[in-house]
Amino acid sequence: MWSINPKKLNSKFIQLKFLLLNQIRNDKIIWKKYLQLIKFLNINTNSKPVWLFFISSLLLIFSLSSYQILRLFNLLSLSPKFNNFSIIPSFLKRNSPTWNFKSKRRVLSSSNTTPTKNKRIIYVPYKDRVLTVKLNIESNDKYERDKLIFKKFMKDHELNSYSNNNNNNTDSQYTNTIKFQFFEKLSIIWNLILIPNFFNKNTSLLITHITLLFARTWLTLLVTKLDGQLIKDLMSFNIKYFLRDMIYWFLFAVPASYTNAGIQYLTRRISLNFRTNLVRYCHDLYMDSKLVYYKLQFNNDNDTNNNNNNNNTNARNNKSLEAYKLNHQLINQYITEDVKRFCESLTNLFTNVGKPMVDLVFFAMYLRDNIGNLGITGILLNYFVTGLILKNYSPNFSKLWKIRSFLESIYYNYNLNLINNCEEISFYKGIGFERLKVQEIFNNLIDQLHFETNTKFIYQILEDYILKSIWPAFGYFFASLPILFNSSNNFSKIDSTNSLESIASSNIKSFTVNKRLILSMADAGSKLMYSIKDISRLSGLTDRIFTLLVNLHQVHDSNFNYGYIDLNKSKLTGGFGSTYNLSSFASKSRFRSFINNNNNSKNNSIFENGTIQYNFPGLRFEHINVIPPSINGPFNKPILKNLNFKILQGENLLIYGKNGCGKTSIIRIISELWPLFNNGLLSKPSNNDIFYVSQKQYFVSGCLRDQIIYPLNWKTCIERGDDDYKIIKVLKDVGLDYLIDRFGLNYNPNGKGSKIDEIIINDEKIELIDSYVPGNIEGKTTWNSLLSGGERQKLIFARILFHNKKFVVLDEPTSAISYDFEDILFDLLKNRGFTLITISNRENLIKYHDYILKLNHHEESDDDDDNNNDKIMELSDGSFSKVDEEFKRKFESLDNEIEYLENEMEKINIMKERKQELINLLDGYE
Ligand SMILES: Nc1ncnc2c1ncn2[C@@H]1O[C@H](COP(=O)(O)OP(=O)(O)OP(=O)(O)O)[C@@H](O)[C@H]1O
Repeated sequence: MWSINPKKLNSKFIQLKFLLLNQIRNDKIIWKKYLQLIKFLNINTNSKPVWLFFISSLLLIFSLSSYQILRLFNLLSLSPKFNNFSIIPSFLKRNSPTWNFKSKRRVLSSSNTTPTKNKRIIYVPYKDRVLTVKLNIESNDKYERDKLIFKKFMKDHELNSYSNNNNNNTDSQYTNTIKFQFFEKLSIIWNLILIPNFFNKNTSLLITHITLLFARTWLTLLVTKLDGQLIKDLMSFNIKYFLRDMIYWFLFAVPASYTNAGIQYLTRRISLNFRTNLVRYCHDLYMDSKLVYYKLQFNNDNDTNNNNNNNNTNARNNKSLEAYKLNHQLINQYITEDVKRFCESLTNLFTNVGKPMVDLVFFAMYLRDNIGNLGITGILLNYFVTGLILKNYSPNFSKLWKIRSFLESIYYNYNLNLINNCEEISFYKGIGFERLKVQEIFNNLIDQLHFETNTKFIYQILEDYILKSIWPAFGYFFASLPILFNSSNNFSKIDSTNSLESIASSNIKSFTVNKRLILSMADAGSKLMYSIKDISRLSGLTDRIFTLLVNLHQVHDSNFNYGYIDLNKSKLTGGFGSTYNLSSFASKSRFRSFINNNNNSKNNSIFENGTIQYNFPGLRFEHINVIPPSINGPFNKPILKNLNFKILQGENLLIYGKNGCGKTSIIRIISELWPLFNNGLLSKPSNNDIFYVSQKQYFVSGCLRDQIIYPLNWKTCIERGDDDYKIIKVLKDVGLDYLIDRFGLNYNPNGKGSKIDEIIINDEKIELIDSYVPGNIEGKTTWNSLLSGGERQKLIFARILFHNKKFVVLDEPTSAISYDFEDILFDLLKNRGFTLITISNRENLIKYHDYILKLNHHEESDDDDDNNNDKIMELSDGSFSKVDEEFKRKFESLDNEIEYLENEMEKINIMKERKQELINLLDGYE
């Protein structure tokens, strides 16, 4: 039994009491010594600097501890056990949408991920375990809400440009509108993407950043005072005070260094967080199931026909819309470089503008006490007037920057094109041409850079003269005012208590402090002036990012019209009941239809009227016109008219026709890349049951196995029961098993044999194999150059066999494969029970198909009027028929095929003879 001995307990108490008393005595001794030191150094505990020092130290301790608390929360939220812990604010949790992962390993997220329960799970390697991290996925509602905000902005902007146009306003007024839009655009991006709600991680970082900015100014003020004090100590030969102030100096250096480093750290951190938010937002819009990345090409403004009659007023009207034009070929530049620069530029602005502003206010307030109201007013007036002069002569940095970045992106893309097509260019010996072309592009860029440098040089002279000469000169003048005006008083003060030396040293102290403050103020003012350039640059970048977002929202819109411009509708919705020149609306009505379209209904009766029926056990086209999307929308000339055919599962179809007759366009309709403009009906199987193979083979960065399983990831494959034996088998089936001996299944040409270590596709768990090798997922895919043309096509057949879908749509799948192997491959597909929809201009493929859709090359005639819709419905550009068994037999054996070809050759020879006869006859007439 456990018992307490009272004697023992008593002795413990006495021991404890003794220890406590001893401690108090020791503390008293330390405290006494401390007070003696303070007395020796003559530290006045009531003095302002001392208090300021204590407060700034407290501030430092607070920021450090808050950072530690934040770290603790982050560590807690890392663990799944604590992630649901209610004490942790939601914005601090790891599954916050704004969370920035500091994983050393690279995580790829799939573009076509279909999120489950609005969560995306990723597995982050952390030390020697893998952490499960849930990411909130923004619901589609958010993007629909945001779209309305962009639409509203565009609508307001449209009215602005209209009133500018109507009032014949000048270009400067137009520029003012654009400048005003800068803040509006920035605030939209800020509120929707960068800091979507107050309880966001970025808010706390920003608040800390601002606190540190204030702290730094405060510390500068203290150090300035201390500087003056040190000089005064030296002048009066007061070694004791000098030592005391030196200790202050070293002590201040601690929070000062922390503050400086903290500001830089937070600037980078906020910039990274902003970039994460913005990139995720763009990816959500750009890489989703609505195929924005594909359809963006149709949003290009190519309405040149409509702009022919433009007069100057219309030109200005269109100019306001130029800002929203986006060249889809340069979108990579927008999403990668521009987003990065925008975030950096924005966060740098906090430091470049925020710090000088705080400095100016603090120093001005402090100086007012020293040099009086007149002095400070003089200084500020000088800043204001010279600032105005500078602003007046400043070139349009925003415009300069925008042009430069556009030209740089063209130059970059041209070089990329050269790398991607190096073999083709080498075969053509086209390097001379390429060199001339790239030289021309580079010259344009250099011309712009020269122009920019010259423009900046003139401005730089003025800027340097004002900021580096005039402002400090004014500073000296105003700093000396109190000394000059008080000189008579100073002399009268000389008596027994105030010697000439003490007055001189105190004057020198006040002059040093004032001079330093004024110079710091001039420095802050000049930084503000220099930041005009930063603001201009940010304005240009904001324009580009806003343009990107407007275009992404426009294409993401469920009523996206593939670049169609309905001039009649534009006229009707023009507003103010005025009559407009139609041409002026051509370029703007694309935005107009974005603005006016109602999300809930398809309000355009002539646009996309076709019906798509899913889960049909085959493929059916009823009265379908194949119309390429363009500015003319449904009124564009059809490539194929009134297509009618039907096949059921198990019935193979060959789409046959000459080059350019529209075979691939039919696939574009089936895969819904192109819209159904007319009243046709498309019945198709479920999208999960079709596998499309495009004419151009596509390979991903990754190993040989990855090429076969694309677009799945290996983890998913393993989970559904696939293994490497299946891969080896399909490679054997298509006669490519020798590639395994040559490369191995894990061979990755981009990663020097290593593999991508993590992949997330379809929300599935990541795959961790080798350690991450920088560069193994970047750069050019070399599988294209590693395999021959025939091997590439065979590898695609291996892909078809692996995925084993019911329906396979093949576009010229064997154009580079020998005839004998073509037979093997098609036999294989038929025996495996695939339903084939093959596009080819090889007649011998007929034997593998049950139906043939022969397409006639549509000759354009005068009767082919755009508005002649009745006629379109009557015409048919394809003949659909069951393949004649007799005809099929011709291709069943090599002998039959030779016989058939010999007959065909005979026919050709007869036709040649007739042609020659005709030529001879005509010669005779002449
Ligand atoms: N976006 C587009 N806008 C306008 N015309 C287009 C567009 N895309 C394709 N075309 C035109 O449509 C026609 C048919 O193109 P498609 O790619 O369907 O030909 P194809 O029959 O598959 O030819 P090939 O056998 O050479 O592959 C071509 O004349 C092409 O120029």
